[in-house]
Amino acid sequence: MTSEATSFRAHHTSRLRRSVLTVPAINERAMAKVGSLNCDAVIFDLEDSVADDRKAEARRNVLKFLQNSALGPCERIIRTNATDTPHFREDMALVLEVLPDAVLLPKVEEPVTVQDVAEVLSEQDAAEGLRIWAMIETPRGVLNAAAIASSGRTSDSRLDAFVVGLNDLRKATGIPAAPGRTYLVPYLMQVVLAARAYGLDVIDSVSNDFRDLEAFAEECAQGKAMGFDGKMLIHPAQVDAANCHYGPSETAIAEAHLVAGAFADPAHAGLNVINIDGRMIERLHAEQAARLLAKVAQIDARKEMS
Ligand SMILES: CC(C)(COP(=O)(O)OP(=O)(O)OC[C@H]1O[C@@H](n2cnc3c(N)ncnc32)[C@H](O)[C@@H]1OP(=O)(O)O)[C@@H](O)C(=O)NCCC(=O)NCCSC(=O)C[C@H](O)C(=O)O
Ligand SMILES: [Mg+2]
Repeated sequence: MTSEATSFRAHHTSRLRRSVLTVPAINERAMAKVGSLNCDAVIFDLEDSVADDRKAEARRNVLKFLQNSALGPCERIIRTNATDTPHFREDMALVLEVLPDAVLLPKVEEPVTVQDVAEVLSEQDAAEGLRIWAMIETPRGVLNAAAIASSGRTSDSRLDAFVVGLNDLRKATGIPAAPGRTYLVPYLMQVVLAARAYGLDVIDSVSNDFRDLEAFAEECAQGKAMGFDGKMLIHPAQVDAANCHYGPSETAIAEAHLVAGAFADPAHAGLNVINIDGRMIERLHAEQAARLLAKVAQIDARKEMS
C-alpha cells in the first residue's frame, strides 16, 4: 500500500460527526440556540432554506453570529449556494472572512467543482485548515461519487466529508419517501463506498419528520448499519438520538476493550490471529478497536466540557 493510500484511510472518522445540525441562516432565534445543543457540528445554511431575496441578510447573520459566538468543540460549517449560482461569489467571500471549519458545497456533480473551490482556498494562507464538504444529492452526483471523492487527492486533501441530500435526490429520481428507504439504499451505499475508498467521512441525509422520533431512531440505526458516520439533522429534538445511535454501543465498547487487551497481552506478541472465546480475531480487529476507543475518549472529553 502506498503511503498516500494509508494516509487517506487513516484520515477517516478522526472527528466526531454523529450529529450535524443544520440551521437556516435567516433564523436568528434558532441560531442563538445552537450553542446550547450537544451536536458535533452545525451547518449555517445559505442555500435552500433561504429565499433568494434574503441571501444578503442570511450572510450578515452568519457573520455576526460567528464573530460573536463560541461553539466550543462543535465544528462550524457554512453551506453556500451552488457554485454556478449568482450567490456563490458572495457566499465564498463570507467563508473567507469568517473562516469556518468547513464549507459545504451543495449539489456537487463533478470533481472539478471541488477542485475549483480548493484552488480558491489555497490562495488564502488564512484558509489553510479550512475543509470542503460536498453534498451528494443528484443522480449525477451519485454516479460520480467515486470520482468526486478521489478529487481529494488533487485538492490538497481538503475534501473531508460527503453529506447525502435525499430531498433533492428523491425530487430528481421520483422515488417517494418511504420507511426503510428501500429503493434509495443502493444509491446510499454507493456514496458510502466512494467515501470509504478515499478516506472521507460520510453523513446520512436529514429526516424531515422531526416529531416522529421512533422513525428517526430506526433511520439512524439503518444509517449506522450502512456505514455512515453520522446524520444531518434539522431539529434540536434529533440531536440526542443521533449522538446515541452513532456513538459506540456499550457492547461495542466492551468488545473493543477485550480485543485491545488480548493483543496487548505479551502472550500474543508476534501473533496476527488469535482465538477469543471461539472466534478468530485478527490484528485488523485490534486496529478497529483502537479507533473505536479513541472515539469513546473523544465523547468522554466532550461530556466533561459540557
Ligand atoms: C423545520 C423547522 C422549520 C421547524 O422549526 P420550528 O417551527 O421553530 O420548530 P419548533 O417550534 O419545534 O422549535 C423548537 C425550538 O427549537 C428551535 N429550532 C428549531 N429548529 C432548529 C434548528 N435547526 N437549529 C436550532 N434551533 C432550532 C426553534 O427556534 C425553537 O426555539 P425556541 O422558540 O427558542 O424554543 C426548523 O426546525 C428548521 O428550520 N430546521 C432546519 C431547516 C434547514 O436548515 N433546512 C435546510 C437543510 S435541509 C437539507 O439540506 C436537505 C438536503 O439539501 C436535501 O436535499 O435533502
Ligand atoms: Mg438539497
